[in-house]
Amino acid sequence: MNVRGPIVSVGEARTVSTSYGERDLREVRIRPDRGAGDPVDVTLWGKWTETAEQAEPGMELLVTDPEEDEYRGETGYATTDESWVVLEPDFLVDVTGIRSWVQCPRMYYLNKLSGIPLNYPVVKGTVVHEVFGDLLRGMELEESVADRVAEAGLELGLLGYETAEVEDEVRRNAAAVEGWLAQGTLSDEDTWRSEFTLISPTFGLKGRADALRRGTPVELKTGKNTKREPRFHDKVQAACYALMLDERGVDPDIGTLLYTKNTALDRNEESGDLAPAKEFTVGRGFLEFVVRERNALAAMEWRALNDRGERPTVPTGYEADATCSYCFEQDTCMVVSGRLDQESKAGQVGTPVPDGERDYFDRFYVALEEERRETHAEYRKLWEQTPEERAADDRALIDLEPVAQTEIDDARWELRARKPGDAVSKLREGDVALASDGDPVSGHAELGRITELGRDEVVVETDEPVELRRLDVYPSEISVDRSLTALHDAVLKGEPDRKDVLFGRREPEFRDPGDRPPGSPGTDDSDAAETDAPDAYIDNNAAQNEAVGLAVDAEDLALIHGPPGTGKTYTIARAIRALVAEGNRVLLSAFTNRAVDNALEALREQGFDEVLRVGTETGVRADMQDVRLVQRGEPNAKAAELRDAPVVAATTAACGSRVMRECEFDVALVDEASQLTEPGTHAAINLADRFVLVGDHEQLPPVVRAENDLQTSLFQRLIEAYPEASVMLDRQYRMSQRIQAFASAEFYDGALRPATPEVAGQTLADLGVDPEALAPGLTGGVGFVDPDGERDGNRNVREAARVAAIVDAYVAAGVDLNDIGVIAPFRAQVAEIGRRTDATVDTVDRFQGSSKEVIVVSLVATGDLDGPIFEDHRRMNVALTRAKKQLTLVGDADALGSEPFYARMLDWARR
Ligand SMILES: Nc1ncnc2c1ncn2[C@@H]1O[C@H](COP(=O)(O)OP(=O)(O)OP(=O)(O)O)[C@@H](O)[C@H]1O
Repeated sequence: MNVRGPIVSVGEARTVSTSYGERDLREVRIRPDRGAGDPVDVTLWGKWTETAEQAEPGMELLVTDPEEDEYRGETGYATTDESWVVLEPDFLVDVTGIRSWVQCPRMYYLNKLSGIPLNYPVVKGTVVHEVFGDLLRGMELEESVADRVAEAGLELGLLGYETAEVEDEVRRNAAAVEGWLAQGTLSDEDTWRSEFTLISPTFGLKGRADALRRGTPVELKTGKNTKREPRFHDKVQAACYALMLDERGVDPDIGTLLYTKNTALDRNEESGDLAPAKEFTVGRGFLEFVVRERNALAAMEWRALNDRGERPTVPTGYEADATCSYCFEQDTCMVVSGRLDQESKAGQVGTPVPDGERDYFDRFYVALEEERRETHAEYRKLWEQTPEERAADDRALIDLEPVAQTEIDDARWELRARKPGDAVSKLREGDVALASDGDPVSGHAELGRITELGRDEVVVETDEPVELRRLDVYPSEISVDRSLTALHDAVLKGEPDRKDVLFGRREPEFRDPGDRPPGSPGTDDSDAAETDAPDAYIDNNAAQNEAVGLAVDAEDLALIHGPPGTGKTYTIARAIRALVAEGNRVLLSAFTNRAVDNALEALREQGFDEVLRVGTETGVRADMQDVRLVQRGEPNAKAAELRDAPVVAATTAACGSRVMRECEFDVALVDEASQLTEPGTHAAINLADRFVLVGDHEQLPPVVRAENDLQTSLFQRLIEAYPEASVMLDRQYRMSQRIQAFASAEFYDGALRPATPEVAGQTLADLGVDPEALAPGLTGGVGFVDPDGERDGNRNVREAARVAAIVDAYVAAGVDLNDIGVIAPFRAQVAEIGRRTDATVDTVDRFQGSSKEVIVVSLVATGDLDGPIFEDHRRMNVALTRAKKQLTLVGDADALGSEPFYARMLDWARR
């Protein structure tokens, strides 16, 4: 039994005499049942009073196995010897976070801000860990070392290391592992698991244990330790895994730390205990200590958001008794403290950034931490929802039937399972997901990448085999982590000149077009007739030409506003060529892989091929694999490939990686910038001297879970602040006149026009279709059909059937099935329609950036307008601007008539 609820009040600390002697206690009043129950007192005894000290009204408290007592007619609870006391159990702390917190709470904070840098110990550590996993899986040492070092080729090259020296060092480290594995104590009965993903709902912990041996945690450390005991913070880490295993019913009594450098030490020079493996007893007292530390961390994070006063609470270092002068992070600590004017035990150096920047930093720090909490709420659904609820919520594929487990190269596994035919979810090919035997929290689960997701089968690649019965969306915090780092880099490390513009202290500046290098468009004046500079970068579209000019002349930034189909991609490609021609090294980035690859395709079409694509094999489109940077290889060659490429292309998420953070560019050109948060945009533009953002703030905004400043893109903020630094592309190459009219009037002040008469006048007849063969409402460019359906939850079955019938009618009339797209606001409706047609059916968000000859939109709503597509008119803008020749809306006229915007839309569709 547990008692749990938000804290109402925290009593004073008291000491009482008991039959065990003097004991401390502290009473905490909570409202059980998540705040719904009547308040009860929970007495925390002994050392748990330290957790009570951290507690504040509003925080959530969980006490397991309490004793129930009756006092003056009121039921109360008290901790027992078996109890665990957990503050804010919903806040999932990463095990590595607790490890650094125990060293020094401020180090935990600094690690959050600065991310994992590219340095040799980090890269070597990763390689040794990989080799460790290989050895556990039975691979031969030499083969594994050669393979894993080659895999790290790019990173090693950037750090200036040669293969042979690294192999040598890794081999010596791995020898420790091998020797230990070969010890007589290990028999065939020793059950081994490498890389074990653990999540703990009770303790609010998550992490990946390096290995489990007979159910006990083993952690690998690539450093040395010549003492007999493992290092304290290493023990803390192993103890965290022990706690999580304990929750699963395993009771690990020992933990093992493997210090691989010990075997590489020179025995003549080093004294002490050189044995690499150090075991320790995982006692109850130590585990309780770890839980209390986790509680202190969670309490600090709670205060940062809920009780922050003028500025969010961050650790100062005074919380612990660590000595700053021994700390590797002392310098960073002082710089961060100095720049942000934070109190810190290490002291401060440097001048604080201006108030406006500090406020900005605080605001986004809090916004990102709020986003982290929303991500934790996603994790929680893994155990709070039943499998059926999760499937209904599109977050899992359940009832999978394992078909095959095949060991593929480099000791990875390919898991294949049959899936129920009509199962849908948010999962997509290329996603990292949680593959499990049916229970992702207490059963066997592995993180893996989805390599195939067909109608009937799903294929996942993992490090270890699992009976694939369920596949869950795995909510990753990586985007929050990388955004924090990008924010830190932008504010603390950013050039003052750049920040003057970002923070409104100076207008962006542009070079005079006349000062462009000789031979460039726009430099050819009358008395320099000998130069034969062309008149324009793009000679058939004035706005596009102006946009390219703005991009090449920008001394700080340029903003290209591109409504649907206006040739953003075409313009980007032209701008990149012009920038490279002037000798610039360019970073091409975008929110999605698709947009990055589209821009590369446009560059190719314009005859430019000197590009390097950074991304994972599954993320990059097949036709761009030939320019993809493969990380494996000879270090120098790999590093040169990245350093020398005139154009490097990567998603903004990839720009936050430790490899990309090492790169420098003259110009960053970022597409889909209106879908990026401010920190998400910084991740790309931090890497360059100047930047060009391309987007449309009248289409989809950034996708975030929390409702805060992250919802407005940097693109939007800058275009509102500096309209003169922007150009709007006003000729569209996609829609007929009739289709574009509504969007143009509603979203672009009527400024959007068809680029050519052909674009304006296109009709279904151009596809060889006889409009007479189609019912009225399905022709004429734009049409509306009311099927008299009934919304039921997020679907409308009757409407779905009608949409499928409409698709059939277009096909019967001669439209190619591939030329038809169906858009619905909810995935449930997408599934409902998908069951009835082979046409592409998807949500608005998935359709942004693409187009079809014919689009049918299923609006689902009846009675009133409710749902994401209606809340934000920008979503509707996207839905209405995907069609080239025919757009057919299917919905309930009464519901649409109930809101002025939709009433206007209805009038237009029926005209
Ligand atoms: N100046 C131009 N001259 C001729 N064709 C052009 C020009 N600009 C764009 N196009 C063509 O118009 C079409 C749409 O252009 P593009 O794909 O660049 O649009 P986009 O704005 O990126 O679209 P989306 O709204 O989907 O992002 C393409 O086929 C492209 O080749």
